[in-house]
Amino acid sequence: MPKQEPKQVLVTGVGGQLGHSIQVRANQYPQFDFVFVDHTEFDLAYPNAISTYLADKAFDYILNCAAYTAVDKAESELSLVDQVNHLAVKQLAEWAQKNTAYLVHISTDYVFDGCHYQPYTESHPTDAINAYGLSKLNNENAVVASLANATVIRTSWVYSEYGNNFVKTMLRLGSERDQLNVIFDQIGSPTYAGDLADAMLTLISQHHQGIYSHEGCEFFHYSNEGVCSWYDFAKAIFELSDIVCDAQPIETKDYPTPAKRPHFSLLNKAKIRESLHVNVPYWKDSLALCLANLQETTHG
Ligand SMILES: NC(=O)C1=CN([C@@H]2O[C@H](COP(=O)(O)OP(=O)(O)OC[C@H]3O[C@@H](n4cnc5c(N)ncnc54)[C@H](OP(=O)(O)O)[C@@H]3O)[C@@H](O)[C@H]2O)C=CC1
Ligand SMILES: Cc1cn([C@H]2C[C@H](O)[C@@H](COP(=O)(O)OP(=O)(O)O[C@H]3O[C@@H](C)C(=O)[C@@H](O)[C@H]3O)O2)c(=O)[nH]c1=O
Ligand SMILES: [Mg+2]
Repeated sequence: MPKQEPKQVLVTGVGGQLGHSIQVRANQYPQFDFVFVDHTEFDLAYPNAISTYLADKAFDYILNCAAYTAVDKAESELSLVDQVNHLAVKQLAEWAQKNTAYLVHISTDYVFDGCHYQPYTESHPTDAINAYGLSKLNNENAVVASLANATVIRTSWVYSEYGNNFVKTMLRLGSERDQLNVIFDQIGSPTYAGDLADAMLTLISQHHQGIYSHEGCEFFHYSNEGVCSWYDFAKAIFELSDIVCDAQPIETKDYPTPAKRPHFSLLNKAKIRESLHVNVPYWKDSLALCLANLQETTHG
């Protein structure tokens, strides 16, 4: 049998947590030729820049990891958020549909209102809780409407060794302060970006092999396994890093922010586990791994 040419994969947002986590794993996938683009090479704020960039390209897969993720700032930058998180994704999905490329797009727990009491399944009715969540909900709908062959993976509380995230904020604040107030009445599951990157790469590998296929757009939920509040998460970060900082549990009403956050954002991962047999590690195991990697880069 003739050797197949590697499939071309565009990965946006390589400067961010997820994009970078995919980049560090890319050499494990020789069946793919990856093109990684950051904000400067591929600016989702400019529709013309997107179409100019894509005009002469022949990607087989697009992993869209770029997004406007500043949740509080989003409340006052509505048109930029809509452009980057919604209209640009619509454009990518329409390009994918026209060029028979497969799109993998990432959405969020913030498309739900957080008032449910059982882990959200993919078919649960959406009701975005804030401006960022609404822009992600609009992009989900745009991906579906484009009729592109696509997967939307909703995830939550993403952290990694790279970029900005709750873990790195806690490591910094925990070393500066003796005491820190952290919300305990918002519960969900953290997601190590490395685990999500593995799941996405597994998905496109299985698609490439013909093991996984479907019509139109399919939704999945992916986060780490188990459940915690932000307070529990902070406590675990301090314990696993030997940081002496007294975390105090506080209620949402005592931590006012421009954007509303959900009280409950647990995602049910049964569908992705059963469809793709992906690994869904327990949140504390992945946290320990990420903290060890961070230690190694700081001291190694
Ligand atoms: N972080 C989280 O907790 C969660 C994230 N998600 C989703 O997961 C995906 C990955 O998130 P994550 O890696 O954490 O996000 P990051 O904020 O770490 O990375 C986002 C990337 O998008 C880039 N970006 C922002 N604006 C533009 C733009 N106008 N044009 C091109 N690139 C741009 C950023 O570049 P620069 O830094 O230069 O601005 C950054 O590299 C996103 O879709 C996000 O919405 C879902 C749930 C939770
Ligand atoms: C820094 C800090 C935060 N908090 C609270 C505020 C908030 O409710 C929670 C987490 O803070 P963050 O700023 O990380 O929250 P936020 O940026 O809203 O995190 C979200 O980002 C987007 C992109 C998503 O898609 C979501 O899944 C989620 O991860 O912790 C404290 O209680 N004490 C503190 O000292
Ligand atoms: Mg944030």
